[in-house]
Amino acid sequence: MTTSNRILLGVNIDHVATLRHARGTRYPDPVKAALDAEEAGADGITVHLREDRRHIQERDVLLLKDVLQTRMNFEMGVTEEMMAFAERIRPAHICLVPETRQELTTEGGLDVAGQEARIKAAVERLSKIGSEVSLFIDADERQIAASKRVGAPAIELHTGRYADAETPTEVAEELKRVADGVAFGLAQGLIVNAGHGLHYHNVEAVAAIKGINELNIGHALVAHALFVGFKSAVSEMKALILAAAKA
Ligand SMILES: CC(=O)[C@@H](O)[C@H](O)COP(=O)(O)O
Ligand SMILES: NCC(=O)COP(=O)(O)O
Repeated sequence: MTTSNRILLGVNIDHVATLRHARGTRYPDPVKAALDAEEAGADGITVHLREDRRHIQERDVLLLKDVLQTRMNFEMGVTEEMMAFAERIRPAHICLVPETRQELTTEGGLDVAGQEARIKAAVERLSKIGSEVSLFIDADERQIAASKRVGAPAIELHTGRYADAETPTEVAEELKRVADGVAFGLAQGLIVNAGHGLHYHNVEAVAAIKGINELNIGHALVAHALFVGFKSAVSEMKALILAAAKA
């Protein structure tokens, strides 16, 4: 996710695996989705190997490591099990995320400021394998400044609050929070990515924020793919974000 002069689309394929997991079948295969996404213009593939293995499995990550033409963004909790697995697969990018067993999805950002020593040690260890480490955090100056202090080159701002905002006022407030976070992160010299809960009707305003390097999008793509196919879902999203970023 090294800074580019155009906005990048990272396609998260977790929820292809959610559908597979619902029936314990071999299909749909997230690896096939990743290859289709790449053909349709994805700049990278994001997978979150959760501790409870509710969607992506080790097998998916190992196969992806061999077949991806772009690059893998491996999302993981800060646990010894995941650190050891990451050291084995050496993904191009690693995003450290908070994880709790019972959550429906990743509900907030990683509390970097509250556990600087632990996150710094993880960033140092994972940087040694050549991965670019990013921290999935709320758009909050305290967390962004802490991310810089622990030595992460990149952050991903959690856009869930923006996506969940209901009134126009709330939407505007949350969008401003994200835009301010992007500006603050860039001023700190960080690569700034964003994602979570973005879909075809809310993505443009985020893509239009100057300086965002990459948007990671998954759930909405998989949902739209049911109706138009995975390649079309990805290419439609890519066209939307490129147009919004240029405007
Ligand atoms: C960290 C993040 O935002 C994504 O990994 C997302 O969380 C994937 O979906 P689930 O949270 O539903 O596993
Ligand atoms: N890090 C966010 C991500 O990968 C995608 O989140 P979502 O679009 O599935 O909500």
